Amino acid sequence: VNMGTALIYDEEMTRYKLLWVDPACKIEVPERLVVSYGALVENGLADRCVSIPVREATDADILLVHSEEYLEAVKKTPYMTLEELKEFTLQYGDVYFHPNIYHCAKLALGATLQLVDNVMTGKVRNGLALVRPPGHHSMRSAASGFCIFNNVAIAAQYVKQKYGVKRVLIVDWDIHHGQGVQYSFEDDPSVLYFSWHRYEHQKFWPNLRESDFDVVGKEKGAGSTINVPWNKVKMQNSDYLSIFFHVLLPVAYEFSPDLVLVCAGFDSAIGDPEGEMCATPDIFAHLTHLLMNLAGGKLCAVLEGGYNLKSLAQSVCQTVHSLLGDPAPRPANLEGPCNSALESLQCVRSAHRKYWSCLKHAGSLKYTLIVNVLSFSTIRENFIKDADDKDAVTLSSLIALVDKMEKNEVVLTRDLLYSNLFFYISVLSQGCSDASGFIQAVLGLLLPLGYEYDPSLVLLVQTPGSGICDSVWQQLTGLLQGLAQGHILVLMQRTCIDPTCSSLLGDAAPSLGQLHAAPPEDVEAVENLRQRLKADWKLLQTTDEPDD
Ligand SMILES: NCCCNCCCCCS
Ligand SMILES: [Zn+2]
Repeated sequence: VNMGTALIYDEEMTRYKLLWVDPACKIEVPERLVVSYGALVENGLADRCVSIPVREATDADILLVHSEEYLEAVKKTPYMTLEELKEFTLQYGDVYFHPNIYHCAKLALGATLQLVDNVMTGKVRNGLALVRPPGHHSMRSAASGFCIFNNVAIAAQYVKQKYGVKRVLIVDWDIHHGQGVQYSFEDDPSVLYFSWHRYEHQKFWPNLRESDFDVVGKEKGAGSTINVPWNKVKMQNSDYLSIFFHVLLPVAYEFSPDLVLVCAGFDSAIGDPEGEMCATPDIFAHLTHLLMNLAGGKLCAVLEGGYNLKSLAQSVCQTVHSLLGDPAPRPANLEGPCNSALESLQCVRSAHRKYWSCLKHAGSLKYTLIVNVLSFSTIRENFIKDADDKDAVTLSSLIALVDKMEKNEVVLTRDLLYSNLFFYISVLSQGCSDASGFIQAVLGLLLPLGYEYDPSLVLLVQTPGSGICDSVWQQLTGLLQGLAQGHILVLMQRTCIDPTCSSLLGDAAPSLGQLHAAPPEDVEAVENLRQRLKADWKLLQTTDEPDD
């Protein structure tokens, strides 16, 4: 059942701004919230959300991450003169203070905690906190990068303490490295921090060595920090999706979080002066959708950066559309990751190979993933001779088609593809009852293929006796709704009706629990098929060696 999407916003958070000249800070303006909230209202999205009031964070909330000295110092800022504020600001980097910023920082944190409370108590399924000042750069005893209190880091500690949450996933899709979050959890295996960020071999702010791919966490936390450096600008949708398919999602499903927190910065979108990337706002509909079947759908997105007012507003709307369960727009002209992205992808995967079984490859072939791709014209010619309306592909003809297609195995190659085709997937598995192997096949093979095909319809067929359990089937049905604007047709046996219908109605799939290593033969099956197919399908690539 879908308990709805929370939207947490208060215009008080627009009431602070830069009071002096500082080129590094002039982009962080109140209008960021005004245009974001305004766009949600204009697009009728605000009305579809559950409006939850903000609250002021308490000292106890703040002290979950920050030191008493730091809090005491910040408490003095409302009473400072302009000169004293300037002086106080000098000790930190790329941040500014204002008489009202402490109040707004408490509201931003309070808004975040209201969101996690309402999600954790089941009042809503997911939500967005539209806040400023942002949080992911602030550290235990220092403000940084426009951030005063680390909203998301505090939220993670808060839910562990208040709700006994065992595992929290933090996805930081902001274009800057949230070093404040990383420092809070580097030795904590219960919080998995994922961040991609413009890096340019440490030449981009905050210019930290510890933002690189080989910094993976310390002691017990080894493996629970995932850093993906972008060493070039102009990264596109394909680059972002590749990292999700081949790094974040496999690890996230293996980790199986109880809650997903998103450092939702939109400076990673096209037009942003900081990121200088080329990913379009609609990609955030997909990034959100791809995370929504984790943690039983419990997802809290908290605004971080985003400095191009136009793309910020659009990206915020795309995110809320997905949170509300609206189908994501078809991802236009995906062309596969660029070499720089592939290099980062390869580096991150090898740095984490020893911590996450999903990133290993080994073993021998066990089950066959038969992927049949036929264009409507092929269908008409071969299977639907008698259809009176030549263009009608009726359900009965599809069922007839499916029966016939079960027999032939077609390894897809590019020349098979026409426009307006649909994507027929049948997973024939001799005894592949293993959720882990199957999910890794879905994430590392099926989704990249599907996104690159960009079909107009997905036909999902449950092969009799495929041994796929309900919750895995629901994950598959849920994830595939990111394709074809959610136009999915499922042909199945009676047994699977309920779980399938709940997924088609937009309910989040139940968590699969922590995934152990997939049987080597399953892994090899996917790996072999991926090797065979990746010459034709760029989104399947994970390294820049053509035949790695
Ligand atoms: N060109 C201005 C330099 C700004 N550097 C700090 C950026 C903080 C972003 C927070 S999401
Ligand atoms: Zn940022």
